Formats: sequence, structure tokens, C-alpha cells
Amino acid sequence: MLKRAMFRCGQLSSRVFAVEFDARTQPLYFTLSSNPQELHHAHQQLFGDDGKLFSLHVHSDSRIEKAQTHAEIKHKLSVTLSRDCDVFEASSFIPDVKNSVVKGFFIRDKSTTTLSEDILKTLQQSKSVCVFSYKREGEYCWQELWSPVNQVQESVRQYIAPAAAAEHHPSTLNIRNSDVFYCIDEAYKVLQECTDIIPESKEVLKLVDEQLETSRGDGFPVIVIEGLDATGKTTLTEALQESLNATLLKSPPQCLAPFRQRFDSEPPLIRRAFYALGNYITAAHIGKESLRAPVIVDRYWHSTAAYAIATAVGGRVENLPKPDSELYQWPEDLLQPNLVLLLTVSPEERLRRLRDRGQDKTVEEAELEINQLFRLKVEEAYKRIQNPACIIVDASPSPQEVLQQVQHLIRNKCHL
Ligand SMILES: Nc1ncnc2c1ncn2[C@@H]1O[C@H](COP(=O)(O)OP(=O)(O)O)[C@@H](O)[C@H]1O
Ligand SMILES: Nc1ccn([C@H]2C[C@H](O)[C@@H](COP(=O)(O)OP(=O)(O)O)O2)c(=O)n1
Repeated sequence: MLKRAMFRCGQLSSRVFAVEFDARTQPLYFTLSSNPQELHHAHQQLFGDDGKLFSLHVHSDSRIEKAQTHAEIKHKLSVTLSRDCDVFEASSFIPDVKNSVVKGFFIRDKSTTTLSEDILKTLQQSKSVCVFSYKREGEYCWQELWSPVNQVQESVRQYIAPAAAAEHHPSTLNIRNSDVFYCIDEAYKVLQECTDIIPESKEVLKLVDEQLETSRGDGFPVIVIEGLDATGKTTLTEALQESLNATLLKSPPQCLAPFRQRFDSEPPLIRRAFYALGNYITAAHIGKESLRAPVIVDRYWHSTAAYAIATAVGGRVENLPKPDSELYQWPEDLLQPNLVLLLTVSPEERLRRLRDRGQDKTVEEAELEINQLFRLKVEEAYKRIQNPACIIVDASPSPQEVLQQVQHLIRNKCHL
């Protein structure tokens, strides 16, 4: 039983563990060795402290189950653990090997209670959760499979040994087909896999099926307006609709509005597949409408990819996939617009606009406000997307001036 659990965790010796100790610094990397190794000074921060240390990792052959279990554990740990407990995002991975990441958490419990053990005991009953504990002895620290009743005779001590920082941040390794989708089939499959647990998936897939093949000849230009919330997309797209006599579309499309809240509460795999499919429905609408008039689109694939990448990647902007990464390439089967404009304003002006609007913000936007790092990553990811890349527009002047600036760009680039 224990051996099977170890096996589920993959070949531990070739794996590197990364703990997101502090969002502003690089993760703490370590690996495991069967020989005692003195604790590296950097690791003293985590392993040298008093208190109990645990890590837990989520495994399953079903990616839907894995995503949901991870999200449930995250929620449970955040609401039940005491103030004396720190929880860090952790992962284990094989350096630079795509899709090798196993996500989990690292728990440091300085309390005198057994609360964290009690919670881990419950979590461990799930066949997809694997818990390790860490023990110190002098200069050494080792990891072993944790068991609440202490019958881990078979478990081998694996000593903590320093590991080099990975060239590609581990959170970038699993992005393809988990956070960002590069063809309709991959996103479609995710929703097919969750029809049992999320009945709404069937309705979304039906709406996708109802869309005819997207084909677009030499129709009117298609112009996408992108940007963070409150950068002025609605104001500009409505003004453009009027001034160009254009059709205004959105992604996700109106027909998905009844399902959005449901999918927003799901883990990234399911949530991002939903938004990806929304782009294909919008593409079908663009295909039809652009035969009749110019089309303005409020958010499209740039938003889907930039938010997904920025959410998936922990810590600093430097952790994003490298600028030349294939992860920034537009999906080959998704209708391409003629022009993508990214509206940018300073963080202060954006906050002022958000406050003036006085609306409830989505959770993600509320996080943006407190999380400068996240906002920077979304903007940087927007700028790195290729084929087509976006043109940056300074949206801080008055609405009339922004409109004029954009009309000028459209005249030049699309000859409208
Ligand atoms: N160029 C601008 N200058 C000042 N305020 C603006 C400008 N464009 C939009 N706003 C205001 O900022 C707020 C957010 O604009 P909105 O168009 O709703 O942004 P988005 O659609 O990107 O969320 C609104 O209250 C809007 O009136
Ligand atoms: N085409 C799109 C549009 C939005 N999204 C996602 C990205 C973010 O998680 C949210 C942002 O939506 P938000 O509600 O803040 O946007 P609006 O205020 O409606 O412009 O939606 C997407 O993935 N793909």
C-alpha cells in the first residue's frame, strides 16, 4: 500500500521540489538524497525553524479529479488551519520536462495543537493525496511518507539536498492544455470529461456544436480591443461601433453569460477551457458578421491566454514563460483578427476609474487591485502574444482623444 503510494508520487529521486516561500523571491528548490546532506543555509529558512513540517501532493489519473481535489484542499487549508500555520504552494517536477509538475502544498505548523495533523489525516484518506513529513536532526533534515499512526516501517528516509534553480519556472511546465488551449479539440475534451460533475458542460458543448464552421473570406476588418478591466474597453468599443458603423461582439459571447459564474468557480483547467470555447463561438459570429460590416471585438484570445498564464505562474514577472515561448502563439484553428489594440493606463488611473465606476469587482479583479504582481504579469503576457501581436494604445487621455488615436490606427492598418 505504502509502496504504491510512493510510486504514485513518481520517481522521487529525479524530482525537484519547489516551495513558493514568498511571492517576491524565487521558490526554494530542493531535491532528495538517500545520503545525509547538511542543510544548505538557504533552506534553513524553511527547515531550520521550530514547528512541524508537512507537504502534500495531489495525484490522480483523472485530470478533472486532480484539479478539483487541489482546489478543495486549498480551500480547506485556508479556512481551517490556525494562525500559527503557514501554507505555501509547492510543486514537484522534473526540471524543464513539460507536464511533469505535481502540484501541492507545504505546511509549517508552529502551533501546539494537532489541528494540522487532524486535517491531514482526513485529507490523506483520499487515494489521490500523498502526505510527507519532515524531520530534523542536527544539520540534517529528511522527508518521509507521513502516516498518522506511525506505522511507516517501509518508508525510506530521503534527505533534503539543495537543487539548482530551474531554467523554466515549474509553473510554466504544465500550461499547455491545462491553462491555455491551442486548438478547439483540447478545450472541448475537458468539458466532455466533466459532464457528470458539471451538467452545464453539456449545454456549453451543444452551443459550440451549433456554430457552423468558421470561414472568412475577404470580408470587413476585424478589430479586437484588449486591456485590463476599467482601461476603457466598453467606452471605446461602443464609440467605435457608432463611428465605423460596425458590429460589436464580445468574448465570451452573450449566449455563454448564464454559465459564466458557474465556470468561474471551477479550478483553472475547467474555467480556462470554458473561456477558450467562448472564443470559438465568438469566432463563428465574427466570420458571419464581418461579411456585412467591420467588426469590433471586446476581449478575445489575448485575454484568455494572458489571464490564464498570469494566474498559473506564481511570483514575479521573471517567472513568466520566456518571450519566445511557443505558449504565446495564437491557436492555428482560431480566426485571426486584423488588428489587436491593448489599452493601457497607469495603475493609479485604473484604480481611479474602478472607484468612479463603483461597481462590484469580480474576485479576480479584486485580486488584481491588491496584487500588483499579478497585474504586471497579465500586461506582460498580453504584450508577448504573437501572430497577431497587439499594438499598445495609451488610454489615459480623454475618451474622445483615445477614440481619435484608435481611428487613426485603424485607418492606417486596416484602410478603413
Ligand atoms: N479615456 C477615459 N478617460 C477617463 N475615464 C474613462 C475613459 N474611458 C473610460 N473611462 C471611464 O472609466 C471607467 C471604466 O471604463 P470601461 O469602458 O467600462 O472599461 P472596461 O470596459 O475596460 O472595463 C468608466 O467609468 C468609464 O466612464
Ligand atoms: N475572451 C476572454 C474574456 C475574458 N476572459 C477571462 C479572463 C479573466 O479571468 C476574466 C476577465 O473578465 P472581467 O469580468 O474582468 O472582464 P470585463 O470586466 O467583463 O471586461 O475573464 C477570458 O479568459 N477570455
